[in-house]
Amino acid sequence: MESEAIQEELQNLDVELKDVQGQISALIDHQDRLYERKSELKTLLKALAAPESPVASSGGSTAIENWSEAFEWDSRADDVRFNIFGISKYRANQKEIINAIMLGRDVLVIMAAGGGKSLCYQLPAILRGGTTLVVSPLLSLIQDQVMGLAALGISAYMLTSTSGKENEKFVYKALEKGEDDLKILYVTPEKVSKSKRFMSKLEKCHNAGRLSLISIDEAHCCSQWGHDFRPDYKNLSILKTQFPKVPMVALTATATQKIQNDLIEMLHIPKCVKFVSSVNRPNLFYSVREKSAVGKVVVDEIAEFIRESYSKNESGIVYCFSRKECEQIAGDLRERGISADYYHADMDVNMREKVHMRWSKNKLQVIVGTVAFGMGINKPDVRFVIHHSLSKSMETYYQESGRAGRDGLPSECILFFRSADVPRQSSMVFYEYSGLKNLYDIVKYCQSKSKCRRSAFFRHFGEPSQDCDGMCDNCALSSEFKEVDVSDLAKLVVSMVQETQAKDQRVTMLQLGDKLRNKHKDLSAELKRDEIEHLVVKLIVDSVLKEEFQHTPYSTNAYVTMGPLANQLLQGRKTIKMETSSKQIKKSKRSISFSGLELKLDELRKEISAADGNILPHTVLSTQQIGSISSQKPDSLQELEKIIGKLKTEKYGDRILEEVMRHDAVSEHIVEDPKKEGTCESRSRKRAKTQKDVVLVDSSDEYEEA
Ligand SMILES: Nc1ncnc2c1ncn2[C@@H]1O[C@H](COP(=O)(O)OP(=O)(O)OP(=O)(O)O)[C@@H](O)[C@H]1O
Ligand SMILES: [Mg+2]
Repeated sequence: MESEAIQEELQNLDVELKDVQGQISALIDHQDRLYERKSELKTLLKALAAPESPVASSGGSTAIENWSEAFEWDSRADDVRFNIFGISKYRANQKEIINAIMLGRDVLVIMAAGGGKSLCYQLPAILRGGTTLVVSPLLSLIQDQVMGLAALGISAYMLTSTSGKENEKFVYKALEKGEDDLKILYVTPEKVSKSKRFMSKLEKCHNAGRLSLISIDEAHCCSQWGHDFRPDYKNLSILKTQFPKVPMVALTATATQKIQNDLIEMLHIPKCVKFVSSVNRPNLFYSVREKSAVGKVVVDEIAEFIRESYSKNESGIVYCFSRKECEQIAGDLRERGISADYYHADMDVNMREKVHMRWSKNKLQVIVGTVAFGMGINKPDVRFVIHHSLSKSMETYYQESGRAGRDGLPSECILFFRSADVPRQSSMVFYEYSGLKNLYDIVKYCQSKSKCRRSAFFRHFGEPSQDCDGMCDNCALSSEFKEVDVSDLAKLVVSMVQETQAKDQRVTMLQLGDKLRNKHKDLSAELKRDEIEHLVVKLIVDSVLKEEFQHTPYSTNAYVTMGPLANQLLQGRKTIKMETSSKQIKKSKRSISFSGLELKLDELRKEISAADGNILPHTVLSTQQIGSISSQKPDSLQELEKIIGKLKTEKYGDRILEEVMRHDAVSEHIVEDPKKEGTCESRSRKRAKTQKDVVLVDSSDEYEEA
């Protein structure tokens, strides 16, 4: 054998071996996913087989405990809930979780964003006496919570890197001596893992029998499989080791089974009672819109949507892919008359905080952010979350879009999708564990024109499906799509990739589209570039093609190569079908709007917040409370107290009643217009009955033929 031939064969073998290695990695990934799914399905089966206790399960014991029965603290709990927190009734699982904590059990709470996890540990903190320690990952979250609790007259403090000496002295003394009132203490995980001084004071507090509860908020930060992994969270196991008898509650909105198991292990709470609430957010309307290749058109569409649907300064978020894009889009929106500013990790911390604060106080309508604008968002009345670019997974999309409507009122989540955004994301995530698989899952979500958007979340989190009730674009337009067999065109695409590879060349998605249109001129008249890219992406997520990546000094390029199922397609053993939709939602109807009195009360809460400086408007009155006051129009402090509880009535009752009376006096002079919109609450009640009202469309002229 000639040495040249040997060299060549060696080279070929190297390529083949690399390919086999790639396939092995893909198979291992696949095996991992199957194991994970298997475990999710087993849990699902268990949950279905035990309908009498579908929400709570005990990690250790099998005894069925009834967390809803009557307990001696019930009336005290009701009093604190209503008269201090101003909350008229518990939401799903809250009462049971509180009871389990009160009984001294360790508890794991999985509850969707905005489900009301804070109340689950804040209320027992007040009832149990002593001090509750809360570990929370972000300064801004801690500040929000402490500010909110202080406004309710609850003695809450924090120990963070920014705490002043005086504050620190007070807290340490309170922990050690127990003379001063310290109900709830917030710390960052670093305090627990790095400050020996803090841990020794905490120990003294514990030894004196005053450490009553430990709460780990955003507990998914413990897990490497979670999206916000924080190394210091891993060291929190020390808390259970040091204080085994103090009940621990871990709370998160992230639901996968793998993460749940991880948390239980890392926090050392094997016998915890687990409360898993549904991931469903029935008040959120999900939709995907085709994103134009022309940037200006996309911003025009976003600005038009905000102007038409949220003209009264209702809060929103626009998520972008890059820092540069954030700044650009925020500027573009401002040019179009929208009050918007940007937020990303490259900004100075003070600047970032300033933007966040202006937005929290409703002085800024829209934050245009990267994913850096994330976990610290505590604002309950975010009415819309728009994704200008694709998220990197279903899980991150669920988290990001879930920042809308935390107050339970109707809100909208719109994702602008364009196939050309896929390689941008894939070249960022391909090195992450299951990064590409996760990305392709959300791409499938975007490409589907028939499947319920909500059901994609249920599938992802291993939960039985629930009725969407027309609360996503696909359910609202279910009859408007068809499936087209595009196997022949797909074969042309794959052959082209094959030819390129045979010549030892690489091709990007963009180049592939151009090449195809150049070679098959007959096609280019019919097929737009977007459509070819759409097909290429579909072939990638279906494993007919695959993406490969190459680093350059400045970027990572994504190339399209033959995938595991390419030959099946070329040999006619696989067909490719694309979904097309003949109609598109053109514009949306705003889902809630404030009536006259609601607007006045909204102004009042902003005024009180501005005068105080330390209270956010939604802490003064929530949007729901504004709705209730407007529909019930209380005419005395006693009546008002029945709606918002004692504390808020004492603090703001006179001013609220003044607004109600003034509004009543004015409206007596106005002849009622029967077409005038009802109050926010009456409208949301109506929506609750016929959820389809919120569906962005109520007459066919709001659709446009594609
Ligand atoms: N039972 C209830 N009735 C009405 N509003 C409630 C109730 N419980 C909590 N809320 C309100 O819901 C909003 C969200 O609550 P909270 O901040 O506790 O959510 P969360 O579950 O911690 O969400 P996240 O995962 O985003 O942190 C808050 O404004 C809170 O006051
Ligand atoms: Mg929370």
